Amino acid sequence: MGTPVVLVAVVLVNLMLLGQSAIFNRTAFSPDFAFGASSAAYQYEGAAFEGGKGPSIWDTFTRQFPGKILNGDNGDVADDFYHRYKDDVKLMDYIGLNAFRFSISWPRVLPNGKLSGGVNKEGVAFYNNLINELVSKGIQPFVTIFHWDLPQALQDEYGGFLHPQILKDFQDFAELCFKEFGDRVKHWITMNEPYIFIVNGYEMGALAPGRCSPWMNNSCPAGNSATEPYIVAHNLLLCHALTVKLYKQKYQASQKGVIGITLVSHWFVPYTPSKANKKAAQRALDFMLGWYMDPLAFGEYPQSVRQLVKGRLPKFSPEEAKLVKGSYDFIGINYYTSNYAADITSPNTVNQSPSTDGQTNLTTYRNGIPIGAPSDISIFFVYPKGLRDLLVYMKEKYNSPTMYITENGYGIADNGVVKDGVNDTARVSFYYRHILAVKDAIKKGAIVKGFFPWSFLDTFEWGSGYSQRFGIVYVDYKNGLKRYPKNSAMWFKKFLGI
Ligand SMILES: N=C(Cc1ccccc1)N[C@@H]1O[C@H](CO[C@@H]2OC[C@@H](O)[C@H](O)[C@H]2O)[C@@H](O)[C@H](O)[C@H]1O
Repeated sequence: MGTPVVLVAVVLVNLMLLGQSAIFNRTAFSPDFAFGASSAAYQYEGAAFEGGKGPSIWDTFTRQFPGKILNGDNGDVADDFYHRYKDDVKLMDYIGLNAFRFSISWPRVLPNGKLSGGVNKEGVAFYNNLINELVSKGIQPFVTIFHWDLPQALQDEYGGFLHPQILKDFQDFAELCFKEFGDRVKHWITMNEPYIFIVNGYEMGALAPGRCSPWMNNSCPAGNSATEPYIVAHNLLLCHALTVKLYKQKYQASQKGVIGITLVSHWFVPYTPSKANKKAAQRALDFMLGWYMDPLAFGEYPQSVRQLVKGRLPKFSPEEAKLVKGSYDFIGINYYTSNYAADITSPNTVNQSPSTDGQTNLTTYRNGIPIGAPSDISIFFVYPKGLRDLLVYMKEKYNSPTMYITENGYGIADNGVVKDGVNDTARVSFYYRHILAVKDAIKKGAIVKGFFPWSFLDTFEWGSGYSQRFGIVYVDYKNGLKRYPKNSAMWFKKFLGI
């Protein structure tokens, strides 16, 4: 009597998940493939008013609108990475990471936002010490220049990214980073997820700087959800492109690093295989990814965006188009989940904003069935195929850019019990399946050179405060911020161990 096939399959899957070092491990990727983890300054550092740091729009937003952050949480202390980074780097080394992505707090190095306001040497010293610690362990620093924490001084002086003055101040901040850290930092990311920063900060008003139209009914003191998202996106793209030009003209030859941008996108599956819904899925990609990737690759916004946004969409001058087109050595991709996309035939002419301009109805269920396993995060469903398909789409549509998966993660609702939080089997399965999806995409010709879980530590999760844990390392907020490697960290240690 042979062993039932299903039993063999279950055993094989468990072997793969628990001990698959013999089946699928880092040797499936090239030796120079970066296996890191990602973080961001405002979410990790704490020391929000220490070491000479000036206020960011997030320090202000969490105080001005505590109701917009669950439990009125903020990043005043966060994971106290500012004081604990040496032990955290030791933990990265123990797990076997060969890269770590972090961002520079703009107001920590330029408290008043501008060079003319003075450089905070304590802030520069913190990042030099962090970089030196990483490099001493053979961990490559991947540095995000802007991860949403704009100096409040620039928001106050001229409205931040709504004003063209930001172009010069962004470049000055970036150049300070190149000068101070560029001898050891060889991977620069100009900014993180302009899409999320804009949709939450200027359309919905849910996150800093909290601007939106009155009809959004989100208690925004000011804003215009129909026009400001497109103005800010245009200025962010110009900030990015000018910074890349600066790096390539003044620093790349001597420092020999590479520079890119991190974009987030869902994958979109037509709700039905109808022509209208297939076009809707493409429009959804155009409005989330193409809004930024098309200018970067082609020097122009997607045709669907231009057709549907019309006069509310800024135009690239010939000089701007030339500046933006091709302004990257690599593209960082952040992927969390996928949606179904269905066509909306009647255009929304009242209360317009990016989320309705695309005329798509995005859902996560079809005929009562979820697109993938639900998670504790209401908007995130587990759909690894979406990552593979997104990477292949990037290859085919945008002429095979070099890519890094700069964020991919699985959130679990916090129940405050350490042993429960550490036992994150669902996250192990998530990462196993998504790293396999990256391998599949590479087999299909996508050029992917790294994978960075979001996140190394449990951390401040913006509007969700500390209620959602994404780390592969548990942080006990009730007991001195003590760190505990989770099962997922130990899985990575086994996966990375050669
Ligand atoms: N794409 C995201 C996720 C997101 C979704 C809605 C609102 C904000 C952020 N951004 C990345 O996801 C990470 C996880 O984001 C969480 O996703 C679930 C939300 O409920 C939570 O508020 C957000 O922090 C962030 O911590 C990173 O800073 C960011 O680069």
